[in-house]
Amino acid sequence: MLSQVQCVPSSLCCSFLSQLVFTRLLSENSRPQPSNGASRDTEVFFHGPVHLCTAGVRAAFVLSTQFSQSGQPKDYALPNASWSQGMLNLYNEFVEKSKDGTWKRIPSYRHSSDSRGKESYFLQFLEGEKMSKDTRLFLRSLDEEGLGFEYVMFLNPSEKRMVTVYQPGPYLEGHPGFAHGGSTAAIIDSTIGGCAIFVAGRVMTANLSIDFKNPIPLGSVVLVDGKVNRMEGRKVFLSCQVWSADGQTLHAEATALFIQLDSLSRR
Ligand SMILES: CCCCCCCCCC(=O)SCCNC(=O)CCNC(=O)[C@H](O)C(C)(C)COP(=O)(O)OP(=O)(O)OC[C@H]1O[C@@H](n2cnc3c(N)ncnc32)[C@H](O)[C@@H]1OP(=O)(O)O
Repeated sequence: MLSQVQCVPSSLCCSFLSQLVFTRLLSENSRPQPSNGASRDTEVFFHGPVHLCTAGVRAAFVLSTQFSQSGQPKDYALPNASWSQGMLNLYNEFVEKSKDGTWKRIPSYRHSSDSRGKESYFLQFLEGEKMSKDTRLFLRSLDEEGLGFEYVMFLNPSEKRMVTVYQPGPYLEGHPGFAHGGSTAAIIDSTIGGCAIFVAGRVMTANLSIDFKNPIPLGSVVLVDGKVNRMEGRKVFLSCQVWSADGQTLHAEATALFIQLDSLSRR
């Protein structure tokens, strides 16, 4: 938070701070709440005093949240003000588990090209590809924290398993107060996709089959737990379960087939 403030020109600081206040207000309201809570969040965002902020302030805010103080692309798989206590608890649990190397936190950027030149499991996927600076990764496409996909992935290489700690925000609404099934499919696809990339390099989803068991409340925290079950030639078979943070509710179960590619350039 401090580094964000320091990146903003001082003349914009007052308005920027008010933006921060309301972003924080929004995120406070995004904490786990009754099923109709999400529409209240949306209303606060659109009709509250944030509306008064100028485009310049918004641009400064956006810039300040996309780059770290060093000018390097921002790693979004780190705590921000929108993360609920439940999200922080699970994040800290996996950070603790990562200390002996069993698990590894996967950095996450807004653009594919941001991963270049960094330690990344996905460099092998990116190597040699032409990438545009104009694109944005789907799950990192919103500017404000907490509105869409808030998540951090942890890889367990020996188990060929990826776990995503995930908090869906109010812009992912399907039925009132609950995450849209397509957003759940996206986080599942990305979780097992990351796992498949780690095991098999360049892959694409050929098939994804999901049983939606219980709706996911917006602002709640879930664990997306995926793993590679087996490989047959170019075919990578995976499964995934989405659990509530307390492990009491199974939200979704999925199986998937990813196909190993020789090259993406032929597409
Ligand atoms: C940390 C963040 C990580 C981010 C990860 C992001 C993950 C995002 C992943 C995606 O969302 S990818 C986007 C969605 N997927 C696509 O757009 C893929 C579109 N489909 C294709 O491009 C091609 O169909 C595909 C690459 C999947 C396969 O084409 P190929 O020509 O390479 O394979 P081919 O058709 O020869 O099939 C190879 C084998 O797979 C089998 N196969 C292919 N598609 C299948 C299918 N749908 N169901 C069952 N089997 C299938 C096929 O029968 C065959 O089996 P055998 O080897 O036993 O003969």
